[in-house]
Amino acid sequence: MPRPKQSIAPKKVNFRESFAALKFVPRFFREIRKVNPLLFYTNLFCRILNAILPVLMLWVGKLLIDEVVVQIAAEVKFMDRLWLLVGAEFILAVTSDLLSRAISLTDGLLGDQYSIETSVKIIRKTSEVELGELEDSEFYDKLERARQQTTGRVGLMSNILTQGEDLIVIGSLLIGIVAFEPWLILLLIVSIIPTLINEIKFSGTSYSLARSWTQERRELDYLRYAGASDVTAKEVKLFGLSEYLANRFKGLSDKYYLQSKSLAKQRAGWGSFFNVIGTTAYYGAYVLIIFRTVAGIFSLGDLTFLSGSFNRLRQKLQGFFTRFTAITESALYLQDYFEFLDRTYHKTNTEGNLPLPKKIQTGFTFRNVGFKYPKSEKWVVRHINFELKAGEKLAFVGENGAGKTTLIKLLLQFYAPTEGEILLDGIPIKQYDQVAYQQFFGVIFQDFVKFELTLRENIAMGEISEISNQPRIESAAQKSLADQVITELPLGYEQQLGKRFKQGKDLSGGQWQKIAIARAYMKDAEVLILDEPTSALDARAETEAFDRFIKLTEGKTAVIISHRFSTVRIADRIMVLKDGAVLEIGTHEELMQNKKLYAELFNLQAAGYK
Ligand SMILES: Nc1ncnc2c1ncn2[C@@H]1O[C@H](COP(=O)(O)OP(=O)(O)OP(=O)(O)O)[C@@H](O)[C@H]1O
Repeated sequence: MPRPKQSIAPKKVNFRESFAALKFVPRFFREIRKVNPLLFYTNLFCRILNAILPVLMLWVGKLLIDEVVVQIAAEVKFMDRLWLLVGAEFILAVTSDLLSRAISLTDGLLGDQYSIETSVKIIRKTSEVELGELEDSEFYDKLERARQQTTGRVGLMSNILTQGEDLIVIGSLLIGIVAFEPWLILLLIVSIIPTLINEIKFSGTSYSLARSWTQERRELDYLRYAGASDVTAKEVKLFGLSEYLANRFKGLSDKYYLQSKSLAKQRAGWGSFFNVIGTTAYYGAYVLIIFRTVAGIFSLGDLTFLSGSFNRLRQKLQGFFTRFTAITESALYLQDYFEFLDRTYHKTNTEGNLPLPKKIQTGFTFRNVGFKYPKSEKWVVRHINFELKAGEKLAFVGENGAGKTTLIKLLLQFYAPTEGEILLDGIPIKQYDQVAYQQFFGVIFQDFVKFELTLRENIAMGEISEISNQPRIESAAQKSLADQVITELPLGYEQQLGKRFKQGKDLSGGQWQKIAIARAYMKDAEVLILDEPTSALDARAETEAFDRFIKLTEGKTAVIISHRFSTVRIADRIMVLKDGAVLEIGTHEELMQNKKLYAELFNLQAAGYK
């Protein structure tokens, strides 16, 4: 059953909140300027020039008409001034066109560069986030909103700059109007107030709707992916899931559509109503200007200048207020983005600054360790006591969900134990520098990543600074048996892997696994952890991989998680976990004599092979 939605009705963001978000705008511009100062200042310069053109064009237009009227009445015609004015208007028109193009070009280029910059920042920031937060859905919502900055902010930049440009246009047109007929300003205010009311009324509503739908949008993205991707295609076809997924997508999208439709309708309805009032005021002004012209107070040129200026001014003011709403809404997203960047993500370990020992002396000790995942009341593991001795190969076994991977996450300081502590050479691990501590480990997780990059990159990920060290990459590949995979690939180490890209070659599960294991060998780590690293290997490859692993990592400390007892038995000791507790620990022989779960499961598997 789909989970209940709490966030479908939009939470209203009020006008004050919208305004508060504007405080991020200066920082936003500082960042844009930093991205490319030359483009930024060119853009500003063009906009300032472009802003004074409208009033100049209207003024030249007025002079032109007055001159035409003079020349119509004159007996002897002097056309020089007329042609001069036509020429001036032509130059202004061409300049305006060129400036507009330069503005949109620099807008686009700056926007592209800024979105690259923000994407890079988000990727970097995400790496600072603790695993616990990454696994939390609220965090994902925040990340999703921050990610929207990368594409949506180009519009915000140009909107704000256009706003500044329009302010200059408005100022210059106002001066022109006031000089002729101050009364027109009153009518102008009347024509513009309706737009202002409309914008205040709807400010923040689209953002509120979008924000309250973050979770659902993530679900929609997921359903789109599940219904139309190469990864899911096999099962979707086989189980005939397409219709089900499409309907689920449609059901949820329709709800969103209905809400945005109702908002858009309200906005359009009120907008039209207020617009009629505004247009009426404009025609009032027009009538006033016509009366004055007929009475001989204004010339024909004045009439065109004033009516043109008034209309322009009204449009510019309307645009100014409408854009203001768009800006405040976008600024709210900006707030999400900067808050994401500024937040210092909760660290499991903040006090640690001890340097790591060069070589492990005694090993790791789990002392009465218990753990509950954040926001969960359930003890996943509890009262865990054991030692992982220096140089020892320790295997974890236990049924699904027994807590094996969780113990690894605790050992790696991805999470801090809820109770008890973990020690390295007698010192609590949280006292060590966390980054250096995590560098101590070479880990291949059960759900290791299949990077859709080249094979070289996939192996070098274990120690990315050594990506050009061919002998080291080859040696890692040889140790993990990945070299057999490479010989079959036409482009060898430069082969693009995966199906996503052109010339990409997909590998079998076992082949991917061999490459992932090569990553562990690539890193000359003190402690190696292999969490079911060979589950996709065939029996022969698995035995070979483990025999090699034991030989090649002699003297190194290692933890191996596996469900295959034939593999597990080569470890120095085996720890059996059941329901989050240590049931037994010892060598294969000791546990067989114990005749408890290990012996039972071992015999069960052995019987299966007979
Ligand atoms: N991020 C998480 N948040 C909440 N609970 C989790 C999380 N990860 C795992 N669990 C729960 O913790 C328990 C132990 O999971 P863990 O992955 O440690 O088991 P495991 O022994 O490695 O299992 P398997 O053999 O299936 O890999 C499970 O009940 C699981 O549902």
